[in-house]
Amino acid sequence: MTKKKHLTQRQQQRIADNASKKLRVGKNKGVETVDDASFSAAEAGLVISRFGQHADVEDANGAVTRCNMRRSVASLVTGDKVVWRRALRQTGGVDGVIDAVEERSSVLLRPDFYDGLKPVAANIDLMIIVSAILPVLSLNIIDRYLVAAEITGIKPLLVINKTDLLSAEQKHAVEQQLAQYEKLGYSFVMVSAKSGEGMPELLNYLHSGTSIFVGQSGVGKSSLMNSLMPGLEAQTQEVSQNSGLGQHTTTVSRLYHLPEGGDLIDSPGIREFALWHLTAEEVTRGFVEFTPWLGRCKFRDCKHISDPGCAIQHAVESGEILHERYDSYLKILASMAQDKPSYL
Ligand SMILES: Nc1nc2c(ncn2[C@@H]2O[C@H](COP(=O)(O)OP(=O)(O)OP(=O)(O)O)[C@@H](O)[C@H]2O)c(=O)[nH]1
Ligand SMILES: [Zn+2]
Repeated sequence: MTKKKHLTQRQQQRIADNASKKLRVGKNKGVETVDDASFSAAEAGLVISRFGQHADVEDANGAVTRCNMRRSVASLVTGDKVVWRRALRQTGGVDGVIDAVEERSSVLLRPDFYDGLKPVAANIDLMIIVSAILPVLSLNIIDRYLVAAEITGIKPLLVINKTDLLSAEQKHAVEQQLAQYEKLGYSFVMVSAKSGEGMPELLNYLHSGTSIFVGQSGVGKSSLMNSLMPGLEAQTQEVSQNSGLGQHTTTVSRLYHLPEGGDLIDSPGIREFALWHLTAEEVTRGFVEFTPWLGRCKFRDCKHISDPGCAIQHAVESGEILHERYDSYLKILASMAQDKPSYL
């Protein structure tokens, strides 16, 4: 198994400090009794997967231990960096306890019917936005994910899958459309999970950091991941068998190490992740090319829709902002106004 990243000493100290702080709070409130004698010294770990009240934590050597969580750990997801301890005696298949979670560099949230917004994965460096061209390439959906990437601070990469289904002319037309995104600073890769075309180029983006595949159902996310990690399906099955949690495991997020380096989070629920929880102001910020014009509208509360003296609309008219992107912006705002997930 590939070696995982280590926390720096300073990071470890910080989380250990937070952990003891949190434990003290817990004690004072009488929330839980901390039985330190039952556990080894605190160490840094990486959450590979979370199942209900349990999580699988990987240590610095790549070994995975199933842990309970202190009640003071309010939120824990795949990709979280934690401070944990090994149990000195095994109890019911659980071999450790998670004391504290390090501050996240990024987090992906999804709307949950019962819980409102729910984090699903943390510390992601690259959001791989997968689209397929047939029947049509939806630039509007790409724009929605790009807004999400901008707002979460995760670098996006546009991946167009199923190039094997395209004629040379069709491919060229798509490349021209995507060249517009390149001008905005977004890279793209054309691939085929089926023929293998473009896969080495895609792999180059995955070598460092943690990546996640997002995109609508059927665009080929699973096919791409399986082609990058031939053992993925087998590993997924292994998890279901070991955990004994039945059907739940199939919807659980999980972190994998790529053979060539870099980590991949597979999160089946992530395609539902949408923009409906964003404010109009955040959507505006999510369109990077609007930035130079913001603050230049006649009215301070300009919605950039049909307001007079709007600098954004002016930039669209003069060709400095693409019509297509502005239309996408309007569409996203309109779908949000209906108070429903924008992917519906
Ligand atoms: N022709 C062609 N078909 C592909 C390619 N990649 C995936 N497919 C097919 O597209 C369909 C959907 O692929 P999946 O990998 O299941 O798509 P997904 O994005 O994971 O879908 P969900 O699991 O529903 O989110 C399957 O029938 C695949 O065989 C490709 O590069 N070329
Ligand atoms: Zn405006």
